[in-house]
Amino acid sequence: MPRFAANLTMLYNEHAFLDRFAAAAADGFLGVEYLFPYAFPAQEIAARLRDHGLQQVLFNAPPGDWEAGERGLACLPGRESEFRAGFAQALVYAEELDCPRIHVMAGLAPAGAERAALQATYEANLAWAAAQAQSVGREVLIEPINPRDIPGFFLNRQDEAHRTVQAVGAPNLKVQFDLYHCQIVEGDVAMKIRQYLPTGRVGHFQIAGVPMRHEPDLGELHHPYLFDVIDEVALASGWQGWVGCEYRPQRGAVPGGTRDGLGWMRC
Ligand SMILES: O=C(O)C(=O)[C@H](O)CO
Ligand SMILES: [Mg+2]
Repeated sequence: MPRFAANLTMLYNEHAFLDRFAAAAADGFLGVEYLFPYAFPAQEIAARLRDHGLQQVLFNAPPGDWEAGERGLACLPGRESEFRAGFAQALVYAEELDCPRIHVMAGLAPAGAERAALQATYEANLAWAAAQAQSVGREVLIEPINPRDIPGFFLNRQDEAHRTVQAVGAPNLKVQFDLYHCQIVEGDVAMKIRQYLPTGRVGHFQIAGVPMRHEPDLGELHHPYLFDVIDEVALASGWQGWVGCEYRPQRGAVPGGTRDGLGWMRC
């Protein structure tokens, strides 16, 4: 089986954020990820990781004004200095949390903007971020996201993400391969794992049941088969990353619900 990390933004919502670390460790997780740590002092989160023997495997750089609907700044001309300041803050947290990967969200394509101009800004920002991250031994990840969950999101497809990584050409810029988004946008998920994992450009996986984003054993994707494919290709290619469990537990509507829905992990 792959190594699974609990996404603490979506799992364990029956607990306050800082208590989700203990809950994930109690269920056997060794790694955690989440979207944003910035509402809490990094030292406080680091203490939770230490106390519960957890590894921080991923979090996101600041996305702009999330409450106002922004979903990243990386492709937005004119927002470069805000992008850089946010990424610098992410690096400070990554140091304190000993986290090897930072996810940079692309952002929403502004209505009427020329795609080529957005792509040029995206690549320039990613090149800058990758250079900053390289100097302190961290990876930058980009993630294609389906346009139903985030209408207007700039990056939707795996091939576009891989082309961007190749165009930037930084060894520590990689793709966050979320199988949930891939199934919704393009399908053929197992073959895409076989296509992309051996390239060395996949930095992380994430999973959820499709289409409702509940537990992986609910919905149209057969995860036991996909886990076997990941294991097989990882073994052949030497890949040693994590699979983030980024779903909203359906059984989480009741106290203890996340744990009740973890049966899929033991199949
Ligand atoms: O939504 C996802 O799939 C993510 O991984 C992002 O980090 C947040 O949008
Ligand atoms: Mg994801």
